[in-house]
Amino acid sequence: MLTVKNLNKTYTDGTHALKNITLTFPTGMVGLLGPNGAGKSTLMRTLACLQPPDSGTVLFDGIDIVAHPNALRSQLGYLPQSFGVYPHLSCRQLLKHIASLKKVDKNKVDAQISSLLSLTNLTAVANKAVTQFSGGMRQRFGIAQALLGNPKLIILDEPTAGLDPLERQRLHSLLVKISKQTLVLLSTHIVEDIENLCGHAAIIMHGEIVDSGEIPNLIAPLQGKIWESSLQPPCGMLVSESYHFGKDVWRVYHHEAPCSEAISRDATLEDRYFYELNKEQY
Ligand SMILES: Nc1ncnc2c1ncn2[C@@H]1O[C@H](COP(=O)(O)OP(=O)(O)OP(=O)(O)O)[C@@H](O)[C@H]1O
Repeated sequence: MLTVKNLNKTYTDGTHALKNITLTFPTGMVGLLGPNGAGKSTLMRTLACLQPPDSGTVLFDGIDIVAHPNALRSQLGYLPQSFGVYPHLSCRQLLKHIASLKKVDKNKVDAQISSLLSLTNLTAVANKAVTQFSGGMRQRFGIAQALLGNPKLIILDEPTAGLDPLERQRLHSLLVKISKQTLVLLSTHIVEDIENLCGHAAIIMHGEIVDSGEIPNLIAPLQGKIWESSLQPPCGMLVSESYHFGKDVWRVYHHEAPCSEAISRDATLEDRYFYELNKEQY
């Protein structure tokens, strides 16, 4: 379990990126949702012990990771939003190097690397330099390195960015399997992925937690109040305007049908997320 209490971070230019963040995440797959600049990466970097908060506490399985970052590092797998520069090493060599930094048992490292290469579909290119990888291959390499050493806490910032649909599906299956015994914290802009994969989620906006908890509980306040129409409804709060087969799909939040042709729909996590975003302008 991960428990965050009153976490604050202000950058040197005065940006207050995390404002008194308090949350609890259970073991399993949990999602972090928020618009650009909301503070997701700042929170994830802080939880990955890559930058200290100004104040607040973070406990992972009872370990105070702000006070004792090294105690977490051996149990942590982290996929950042983007990697910096890669040394000119093959995929396998680079994984070996990272495994030694993570202090993975030398007797088990080769078997583990082979298994991760297979899981991330990189076996055929294991001897190719990572610098020559395509964007999707680099992303899969990033996932493989995050899983080295069987970490207990896995933090993934936009893990499916650049993956084709098949690889995205493979990654989802892998994460679901891993999260049976591990806490996997997933940040993505694909709200549907969080709704499909996670039991628990938090919504962050302007550095503050808007709500967090089990996903059915996050959606519950909207149930019975979401209406869909192909014409712009004359009343109600617009949740989203999207398209299906090129035709308009308007979703609004209203206590009753906003027009005669509106159809009642089950609320989704995306409705809750857009509701929070649009509420500010309503
Ligand atoms: N090193 C930094 N110095 C100053 N401000 C920063 C720094 N890093 C992030 N910020 C600011 O902190 C806020 C939160 O940024 P952060 O990258 O955590 O958001 P995010 O939710 O991950 O956004 P995105 O979805 O666009 O990646 C933003 O206003 C951003 O400009």
